Amino acid sequence: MVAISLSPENNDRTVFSDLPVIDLSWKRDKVGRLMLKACEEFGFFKLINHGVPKEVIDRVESESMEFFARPAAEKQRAGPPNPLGFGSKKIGFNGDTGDLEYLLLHANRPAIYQKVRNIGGRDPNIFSNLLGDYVDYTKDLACDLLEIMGEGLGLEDRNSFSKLVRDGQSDSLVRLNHYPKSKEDKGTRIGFGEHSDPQLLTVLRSNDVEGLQIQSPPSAFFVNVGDALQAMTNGRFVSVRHRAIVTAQRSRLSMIFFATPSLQTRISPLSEMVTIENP
Ligand SMILES: O=C(O)CCC(=O)C(=O)O
Ligand SMILES: [Fe+2]
Repeated sequence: MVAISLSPENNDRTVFSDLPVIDLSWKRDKVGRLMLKACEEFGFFKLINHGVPKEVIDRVESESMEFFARPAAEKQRAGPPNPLGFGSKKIGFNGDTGDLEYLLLHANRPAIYQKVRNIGGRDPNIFSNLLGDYVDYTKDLACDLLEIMGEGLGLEDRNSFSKLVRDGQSDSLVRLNHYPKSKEDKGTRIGFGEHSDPQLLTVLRSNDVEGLQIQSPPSAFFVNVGDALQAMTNGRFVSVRHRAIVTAQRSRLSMIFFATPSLQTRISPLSEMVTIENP
């Protein structure tokens, strides 16, 4: 693991050096081997040749920017974030704050439409359908990755993780984070404070403005292990703390799919992950 400290004094933009890159066009066994290693050693990797069409990503990005550019009163019609909806500054119930605004929605078309239709303005179907497409692609991608991981771990049912996400009751989420550009140079600010993600797997893509404290080409996705996957693999995969900072003179946008089991799922180590060496 090459993570460096996330203390507030440490404002380096790169928290990881040598973050593994996984190229989905490689042969499956190579992908599986290297992904497993990345999840065990880093809990994070960059994903290229992921198959999510560039047009889909670009269109969601531009519609999302258009959404965040609207007056606050319009955006608030998708909220309040209880916890789903439009929110600003307040990240969670425990008082965490950040220099961002966000839209957090259940990752399925009816739930997206239900919140987005209230915003008004241009045809809400456009934004809603685009977000729906993005969710379909990133959900499929997350499930493929979870299946490759299941295979790599030698699970009897390689779908042990992905079936929790494909379940109709899955609590998967889509989150758009918008970090507005600084009006003046206020130096580095915390956009999204240090945390680990509670879900199974996170698939994040951001525009070309740096901020997540890991560097990557803008066409790549960041994928990270969440707390639930750490628990189900009995600690073999690591869920790593991360944060986003705001330094740029341009707005930053990240678009995230959180692959999540249903709220009824009991999260505990898979029996195959409990061994004499790793009790
Ligand atoms: O917006 C980002 O780059 C990071 C946000 C994040 O870590 C999260 O929403 O869980
Ligand atoms: Fe996160």
